[in-house]
Amino acid sequence: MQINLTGLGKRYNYEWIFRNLTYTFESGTAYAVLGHNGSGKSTLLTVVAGHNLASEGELTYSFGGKAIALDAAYRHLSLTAPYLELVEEFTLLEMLNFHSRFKPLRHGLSALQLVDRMGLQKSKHKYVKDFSSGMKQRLKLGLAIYSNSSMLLLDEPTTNLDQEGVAWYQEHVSQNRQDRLIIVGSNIQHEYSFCDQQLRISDYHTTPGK
Ligand SMILES: Nc1ncnc2c1ncn2[C@@H]1O[C@H](COP(=O)(O)OP(=O)(O)OP(=O)(O)O)[C@@H](O)[C@H]1O
Repeated sequence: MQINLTGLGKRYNYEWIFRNLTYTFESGTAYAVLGHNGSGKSTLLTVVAGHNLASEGELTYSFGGKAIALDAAYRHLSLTAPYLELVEEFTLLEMLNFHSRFKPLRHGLSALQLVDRMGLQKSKHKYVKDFSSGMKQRLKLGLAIYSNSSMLLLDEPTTNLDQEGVAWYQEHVSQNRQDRLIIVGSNIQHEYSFCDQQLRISDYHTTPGK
């Protein structure tokens, strides 16, 4: 998987969030998108995911040397972010079965095996709406990390996680990073310490340092 950004820019109304971003993301590498609150990390991740249109420049994806249409890229990616909602009316097992109908799990994992990996065995019949915020975050991460996708986009991945949850995230993302393209949007060291490359979003602000 390769993603090429050429002169990419995004603005909301009259405000440019980033501009002139030329960069290549490649499989087998983990990237950290760094910047202060409001600097544009989430915006860049949603543009890269194809959920948000760029205002200028070009974004292209390729897989095994073949171009992928922008509207087909979602099949190859998993995204987790604080603003994405789970289906609260499902129990945990129902949620996993529902999700895996659209996005199969890695290595042929079953829903029950994923429950085990997430350490949520006691809650498999509990409604998602009754999960604590940390349990919901672990579920979102489990779905993203263990989906069979070659591109993993993690926006603020340890939001609401305690120390044990952070250790769980670090262990599972490390075990499942091989051959994948990973992009972490963060300003917390323990979320992106495993990353090979860093991209500072402020380098692409129109007013330097903003
Ligand atoms: N839908 C939108 N319409 C208008 N402005 C927006 C929209 N979404 C984000 N913004 C603005 O874009 C800028 C970048 O926001 P973004 O959420 O990408 O930053 P961030 O670096 O992810 O911040 P944080 O660390 O707080 O999550 C902010 O000024 C924000 O107000």
